Amino acid sequence: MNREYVLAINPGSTSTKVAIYKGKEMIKVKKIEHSARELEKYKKIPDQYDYRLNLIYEWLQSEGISTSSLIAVVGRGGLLRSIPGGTYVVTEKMIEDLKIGIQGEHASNLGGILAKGIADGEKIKSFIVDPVAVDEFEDIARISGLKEIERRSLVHALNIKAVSHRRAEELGKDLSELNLVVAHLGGGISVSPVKLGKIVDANNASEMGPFSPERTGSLPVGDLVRLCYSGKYTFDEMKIKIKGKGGLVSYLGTTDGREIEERIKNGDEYAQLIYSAMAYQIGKEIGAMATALEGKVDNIILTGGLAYSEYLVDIIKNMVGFIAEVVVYPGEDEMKALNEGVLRVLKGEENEKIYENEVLY
Ligand SMILES: Nc1ncnc2c1ncn2[C@@H]1O[C@H](COP(=O)(O)OP(=O)(O)O)[C@@H](O)[C@H]1O
Ligand SMILES: CCCC(=O)OP(=O)(O)O
Repeated sequence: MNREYVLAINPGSTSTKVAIYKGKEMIKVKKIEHSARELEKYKKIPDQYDYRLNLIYEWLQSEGISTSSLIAVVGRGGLLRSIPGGTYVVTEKMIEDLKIGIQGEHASNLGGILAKGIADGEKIKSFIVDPVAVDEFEDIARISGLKEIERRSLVHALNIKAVSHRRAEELGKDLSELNLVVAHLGGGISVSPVKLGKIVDANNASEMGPFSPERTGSLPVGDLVRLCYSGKYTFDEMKIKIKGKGGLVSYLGTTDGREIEERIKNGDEYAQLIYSAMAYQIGKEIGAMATALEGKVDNIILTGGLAYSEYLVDIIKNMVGFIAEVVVYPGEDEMKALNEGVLRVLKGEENEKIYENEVLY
């Protein structure tokens, strides 16, 4: 059988998105949903491997796609050791680090493991593209203010790079000629100055920056320490408060922007205050990242699910419009970005990278 398709796999906290591409064309796509009850059965993220793998095989079968028609498999890359952006071959060393969760647990740690599992059966190559551990920080951005703690680059690199390339194409320029501030506004929020194509700083979507639908972002540090030592919460409970039960859900009991906007329309002033505060914090973070580019910003890009919200976009535009033109790309282009990362390598336009050779630290 002719090998002509790329299978892309994007494991998230509540779903596994899968897609089949022929060249640049998406032939099939599916968001396989996982209930909280199903995922609760697994103690650690890698324990979900067989469960998610079987669902992918079932989907391929239901679509009449044989694995013998695949030319390569690509997964969203996870919390590996810090590495530069690019398309990476999945190696044994990478699998080892993904299984350990070298920089923490994240559903995307399964991306490379699932890709290699399927590819090995066919003796074809597996890849990851621009994982969340992409680190292109300038040294000055790593300094936190306490010697034992370094600021880390944990960022929605895949979508940030994808929308940056999209803007460069629209402007008829090379990304290496542009300075952008990109805000990925999803369940977690990343705000990054993209300087001549590189993500030179970012807030750390898991623990810092603006609060998000399910994360606290940065908190007043003294009060946070006092809460940690109050005896009211365990370490694990505090971790979940910060990532999972923080942000909008902690104030309003929901992560759903549409539901909150309905409440605001119906006169809920508290919902309006909290929702506007999230936009306010996003605006302030964009302003801060614009200063990292010394104000030389060609465009500000808003992307991710929350960028569908005119309510939020209007507040942010009012705050940051004086810096540069604000461009809105709602949703994300992650599946397309995974496929195109592989195509660039298969066509010889870009060299594949080897994880072991690129690790920064
Ligand atoms: N039209 C919309 N208006 C307001 N919020 C929206 C809209 N569409 C999606 N969202 C919100 O976007 C967030 C999810 O964004 P997404 O980029 O899909 O995140 P993730 O991939 O991290 O789950 C949710 O809070 C969701 O409620
Ligand atoms: C760890 C940074 C990337 C991130 O937060 O991804 P999700 O929003 O998919 O959890």
